[in-house]
Amino acid sequence: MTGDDAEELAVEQALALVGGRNRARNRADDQAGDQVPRNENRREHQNHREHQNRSEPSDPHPTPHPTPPAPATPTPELPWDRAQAVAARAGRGGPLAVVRLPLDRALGHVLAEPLAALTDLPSFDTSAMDGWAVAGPGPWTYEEGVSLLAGVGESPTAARLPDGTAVRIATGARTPADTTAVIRSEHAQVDEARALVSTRRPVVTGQDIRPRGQECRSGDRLVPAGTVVTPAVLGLAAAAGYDALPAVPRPRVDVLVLGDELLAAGLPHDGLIRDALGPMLGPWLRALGAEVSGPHRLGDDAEALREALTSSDADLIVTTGGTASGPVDHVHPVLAALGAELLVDGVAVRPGHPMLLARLSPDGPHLVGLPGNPLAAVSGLLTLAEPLLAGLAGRPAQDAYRALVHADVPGHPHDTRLVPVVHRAGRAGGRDHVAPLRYNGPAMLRGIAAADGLAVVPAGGVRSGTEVEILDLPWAPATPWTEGCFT
Ligand SMILES: Nc1nc2c(c(=O)[nH]1)N[C@H]1C(S)=C(S)[C@@H](COP(=O)(O)OP(=O)(O)OC[C@H]3O[C@@H](n4cnc5c(N)ncnc54)[C@H](O)[C@@H]3O)O[C@H]1N2
Ligand code: MOO
Repeated sequence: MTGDDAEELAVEQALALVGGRNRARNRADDQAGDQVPRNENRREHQNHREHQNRSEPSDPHPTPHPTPPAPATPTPELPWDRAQAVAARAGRGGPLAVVRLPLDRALGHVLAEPLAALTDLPSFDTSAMDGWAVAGPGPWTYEEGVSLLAGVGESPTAARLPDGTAVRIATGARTPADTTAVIRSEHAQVDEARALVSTRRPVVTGQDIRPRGQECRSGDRLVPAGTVVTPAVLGLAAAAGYDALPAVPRPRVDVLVLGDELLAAGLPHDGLIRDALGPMLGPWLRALGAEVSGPHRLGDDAEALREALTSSDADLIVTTGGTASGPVDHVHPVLAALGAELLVDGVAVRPGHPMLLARLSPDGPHLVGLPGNPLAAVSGLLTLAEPLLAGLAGRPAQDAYRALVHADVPGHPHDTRLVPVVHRAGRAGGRDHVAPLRYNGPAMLRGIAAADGLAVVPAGGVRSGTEVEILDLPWAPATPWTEGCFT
C-alpha cells in the first residue's frame, strides 16, 4: 500500500466511525488531517503541531499523553458556509466595469444592465399561420395572384382589407389594417372559379394574428441585470433590436501551479506525478465565467511565487498546493511577506481544510489558495473561487437547493464534508435523488469525474433519505452556459 492509500484508508476509517454515533467534537478522531492553528504566527505554531492530535481536556476518554498548553491565539477554521459567504462578499466589494460587446462575443458574460426592449415585439400585427387574412364575416372574395409575404413592406393593394374580402398571407407577414382573423390554409375552402374563400369552422376575431406588442412593448424590461448571456438571451436580444450588449467583463484569473514533483506530460516516475490541476482548473474557471491565463507551473520556488503575485494584473490569482506547512509550502510565508490580508485561512470542510482566501493589497487582486490534494482543490474552488468569481462577474449567487440522498453518508466528526454525487431519476414511483460516489478521498479525482454535483454533508453525516444541499458542477444542466466550457 502506498502512503497515499494508507492516508485515504485512515480518512475512510475515521469517517466510518462517525455516522451519527460519535458526533462529539473530538479532534483526536480527526485522522483526516490534524488541525493547523490559523494565525499569523504559523511557524511558531508548527512547534505545537504534534500536540494538536491529542485529546482536549474535555474528552471523555483522554489519552494518557500529557496535554500541552494550547497555542496563544489560535484562529479557528471558518465554518464552510461562512467561508463561502466571505468569498461572495469579497467578490461583490467593488463597482462593476461595463463593456459593450457585439452579440457574437457576448455569450457567457453577465448583463451589466437590464435588457430593455428597443422595439415592440412583434413590431407589427403579424399572421401566425399560412392561410388567408379575412375581414368581416365570410365567405370572402379574393384577388388572384396577390399574396402577403413575410419581410415585404406594406402592400398598396392590401394595406387595408375591405369587409368581405380575403388575401393570401404567409406566416410572419404583416396583416393589413382591418383584418378580422387569419384562416389557416388547411381550414379554408377555396373556390377558384368564383375567387371565393370560405370556412366551415367558426371564426374568432383575432385568431392566428399576433398583435403588435404581444410579447413586449418598447422599453419593457426583458431580463434583469446579472443575467448570464445564454444562446436564448442572444436570440432575444437580437429580436429586441440589439447589436451589442452591456456586459461585465470576464474576471481575469491567473492559475499558478506549485510543486516540484509535478510533470506536465508522460507517466509518473521516480516519485514525480502528473499535474492533475493545471489541465482541470483552466476549463473549470472558464466555465465559471473567467478569462484564464495559465497554468503557470512555478515549482516550489518562493521567489518565483512572490514574483508571479506581484507582477500579476489579474483580478484573481488561484494557486494550487503549498497551503499547508511543509518545508516547501510557500503560500503563507509569501503572503505574509507581501503584507496580504487573509480573509479566510482554513475552512472546516473535508477535503480541503487548508484552503485560503487573501487580498494582496487593499486594491490588489484576490488570491484563492487551493490545497494540492486534487479533490481538496475542487473543494476550495467551489467554496471560495466560485462565489468570489460570481461577485466579480456580477452574477447573482445561485440559490442553494437540496436533494434526497440515497445511502447513508458518513460525516466528519466536526467539519462539513463535500462528497461527489450523481443525480438519478426516481424509478417505479421513487423520488429523484442523488447517489454518493466512491473514490472520494482528498487525493482522488475518480469520484468527481463521474459526478454532476457535490453533496454538502453536515458534521456527523446523514442517513439515507435525508435532503442535503447540492453544489452543481458547471457542466450539470442547471448551471450557466459559458463559451468554450470544455475547450
Ligand atoms: N502537518 C500537516 N500536513 C498536512 C495537513 C495538515 O493539516 N497538517 N493537511 C493535509 C491536507 S488535508 C492537505 S489537502 C494538504 C494540503 O497541502 P498543500 O496545499 O500544501 O499541498 P502540497 O503539499 O503541495 O500537496 C499535497 C498533495 O497533493 C499533491 N499535489 C499537489 N499539487 C498537485 C497537482 N497539481 N496535481 C496533482 N497532485 C498534486 C502533492 O503531490 C501532494 O501529494 O496537506 C496535508 N498535509
Ligand atoms: O483533507 Mo485535505 O483537506 O486532503 O483535503
